[in-house]
Amino acid sequence: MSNETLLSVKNLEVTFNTPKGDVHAVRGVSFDLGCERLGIVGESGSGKSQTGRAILGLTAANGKITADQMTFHDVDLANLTPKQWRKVRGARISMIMQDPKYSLNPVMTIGDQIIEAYREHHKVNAKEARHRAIDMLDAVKIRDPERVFNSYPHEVSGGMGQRVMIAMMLIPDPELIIADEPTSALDVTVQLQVMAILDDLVRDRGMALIFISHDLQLVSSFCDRVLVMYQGHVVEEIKASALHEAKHPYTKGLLNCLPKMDGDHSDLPILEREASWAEG
Ligand SMILES: Nc1ncnc2c1ncn2[C@@H]1O[C@H](COP(=O)(O)OP(=O)(O)OP(=O)(O)O)[C@@H](O)[C@H]1O
Repeated sequence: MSNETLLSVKNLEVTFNTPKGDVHAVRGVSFDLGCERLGIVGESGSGKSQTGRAILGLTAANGKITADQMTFHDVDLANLTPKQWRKVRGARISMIMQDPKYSLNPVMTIGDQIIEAYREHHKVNAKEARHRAIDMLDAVKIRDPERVFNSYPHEVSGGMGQRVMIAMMLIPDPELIIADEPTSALDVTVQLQVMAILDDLVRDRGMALIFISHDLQLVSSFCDRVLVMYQGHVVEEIKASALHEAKHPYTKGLLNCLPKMDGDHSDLPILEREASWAEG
């Protein structure tokens, strides 16, 4: 990990106003990120996605974000105009979402979508943009990049679609990628292939990664450090290599739920919960 801090988040809160009252989705989350891979793990509804979305100003209209600090280098993410956001979102920080089916435009070829993503942030002619797009499809290990370039999203598999999404998000050369459950719509073998591609690209290009997932095993094998979230709070921050030393009972409970390779076939444990866990 480099010592330079890229992203600094202090006391982030996200609250949604709903007809049934306020939903306090993120409660006082703080962390610093260098050029490293940070995993955010936790059960459904724990506030992982809303933490990632708040960083990019993608919180739904009924949500309110407050933070003592939310800076990317010297850019104050809490106070950007739409014009300033266009220089950050996609260009310096990109987000890879869960399912390419909902993120790719169904009536535009894959090539045109990648070119559009590139030309949004780089002034190049059509020929050069096409060249870059094909190279990028090649970089995400698509064997026949020309064919995929000319295909529509429905003509490629889920795993291929997610590689296309990675190509599209990485082509502007962002410094930080936020990947929100990027492989959870894929079957396990394809999931590992796609993660390996993302892992190589992040390393080769010297990018930072925030990897959001409910899968502790996947997160700990691809990240340097892990934030464990529970009911909107970060309840534990730990090096991935030291997960076995986790102190918080929720993290220990998650670890105990992982399947073991030692031939122990006992029932999976039931996670005991305490109200005090969420007190931060
Ligand atoms: N627009 C919204 N209005 C009201 N509540 C919302 C809204 N968006 C998210 N929430 C709530 O915020 C909480 C945190 O959601 P978030 O999506 O961050 O969870 P998560 O940990 O990413 O879970 P999952 O893995 O299921 O996506 C949840 O209770 C969710 O229902």
